[in-house]
Amino acid sequence: MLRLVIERLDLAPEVAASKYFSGQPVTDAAREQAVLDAASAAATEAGADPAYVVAVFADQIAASKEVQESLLAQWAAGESAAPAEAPDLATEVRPVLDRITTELVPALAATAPFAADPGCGAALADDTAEVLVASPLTSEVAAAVATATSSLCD
Ligand SMILES: O=C(O)C(=O)C[C@]1(C(=O)O)C=C[C@@H](O)C=C1
Repeated sequence: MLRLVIERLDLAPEVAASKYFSGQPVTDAAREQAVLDAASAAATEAGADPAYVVAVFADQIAASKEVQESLLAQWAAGESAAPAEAPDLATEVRPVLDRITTELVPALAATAPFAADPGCGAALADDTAEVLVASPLTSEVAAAVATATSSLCD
C-alpha cells in the first residue's frame, strides 16, 4: 500500500514538468473531483469505507500539489534546472495515476482495519522508512510523504 502511495507521489515531478511546459495551473478542481469520485466508487466495490479512502486520496492530491508548487517555484526562480522535456499530462501521466488508483484502493481496503490499531503510527513510520531506503526520493518528494500518509492511521 505504502509503495503505491510513494509511487503516486513520485509522479508529481512529471506532472509539474508537464505543467511547466503547458502553463496549466497546479490545481485542476474538475480532475480532483474525478479522482476522488473514482476512488470512492472503487472503495465501495472493494468493500472499503469510501470516506476513509476519499480522505486518503485527498491527502495524495494535497501532497502532489506540495511537490508541484515547490518544483515550479524553483524552476521559475532558476534555483534548479527546469526540465528540458516533459510527458503529456492527459495521455501519459494521468493514465498512470488512474492505474495506481485501481491498485491503491484495494490495498487500502486491506489495510484500513489497522487504522485504529494503537500501533498503526509506529508501524507506518517503520514501513515508510523501509520504503524510503528501498527507493530514495528527491527532497521535494520526501518532504510531502508526511502529507500523503497523514490519514492512514486514526
Ligand atoms: O492531474 C493533475 O493535473 C495533477 O496535478 C494531479 C492531481 C492528483 O494528485 O491527482 C493533483 C492536483 C490537481 O488539482 C489534480 C490532480
